[in-house]
Amino acid sequence: MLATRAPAKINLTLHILGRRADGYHELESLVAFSGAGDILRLEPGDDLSLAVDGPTAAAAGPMGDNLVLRAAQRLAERVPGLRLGAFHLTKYLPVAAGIGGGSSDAAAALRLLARANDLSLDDPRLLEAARATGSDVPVCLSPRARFMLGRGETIGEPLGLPPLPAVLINPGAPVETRGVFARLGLSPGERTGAAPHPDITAALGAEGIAAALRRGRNDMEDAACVEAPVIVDALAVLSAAKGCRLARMSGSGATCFALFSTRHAAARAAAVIRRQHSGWWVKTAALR
Ligand SMILES: C[C@](O)(CO)[C@H](O)COP(=O)(O)OP(=O)(O)OC[C@H]1O[C@@H](n2ccc(N)nc2=O)[C@H](O)[C@@H]1O
Ligand SMILES: Nc1ncnc2c1ncn2[C@@H]1O[C@H](COP(=O)(O)OP(=O)(O)OP(=O)(O)O)[C@@H](O)[C@H]1O
Repeated sequence: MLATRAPAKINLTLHILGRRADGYHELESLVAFSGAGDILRLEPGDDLSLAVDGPTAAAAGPMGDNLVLRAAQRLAERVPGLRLGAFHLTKYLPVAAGIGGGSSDAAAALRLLARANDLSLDDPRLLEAARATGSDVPVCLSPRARFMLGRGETIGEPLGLPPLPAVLINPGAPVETRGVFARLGLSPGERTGAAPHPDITAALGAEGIAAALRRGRNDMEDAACVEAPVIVDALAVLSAAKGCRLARMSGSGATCFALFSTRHAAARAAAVIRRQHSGWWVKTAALR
């Protein structure tokens, strides 16, 4: 039995540069990952199957539409004789939450299939299968902080950032990615003229990175707040937390994150928020 984690993807920044002729939006996004997330296991074999359990399994939708199966099929189309097998997904991450749970599960499936078939993680067919599965899947293939460009198909080198102490909160409203993009109101071919992305390097250190990130944005935040007004509350709660260095939404929402100087400050803030909002999903993380 092979196993891997599928961590949450956090868009530390999400700049929308425009809308391409093919309808997809062109992004510049610095992405980082939590430690914890879903767990995916694979018993290698001839036939492809999937079982899903865990606290958020029901929300993940019909099994046949699961991105784990889609990713496996996209790789099988590209690798003749690919050995498949029985996947078992234990789902912990909130669904339709802006943290790429399904995309991270799909990327995890590709990593496990690579191991089962002695394929290198650098095999270009893995990246092609990831691109064909969804926009967020390529960046999740090797989950380390890096830039994501284009519609998500172009991935930068890992930045080797120091772990960033954070709190993630999801206020419980599922948000459909497509609807938030549509609400931006960009026409195919239109550019936004967005301000350039701040330089981010490991040499800045955790405090310097938080300061530089404050000069960046999530360009989907306003549109997502119209779709799910509770995001405004989530951002206010994080901004008011003692020691918060930056509070921002991830992806198309509704999950928001805050950065802190220390793990201790993050843990303290998470405990306070949990007490005040018992229905919210609240996690500490060291984003990297
Ligand atoms: C918002 C982000 O989470 C930021 O990381 C991603 O761009 C979304 O990635 P994703 O959920 O994997 O997106 P996909 O499943 O490929 O696409 C869902 C829908 O979002 C829109 N979409 C997605 C990505 C992108 N760069 N431009 C878009 O306009 C398209 O309408 C598409 O039909
Ligand atoms: N393994 C999976 N886990 C969660 N959702 C899945 C999975 N496979 C397919 N889906 C479908 O994908 C949709 C989006 O779920 P997901 O949790 O990946 O969204 P998200 O966090 O907003 O993603 P992103 O940040 O990439 O836009 C769900 O509504 C669900 O029907």
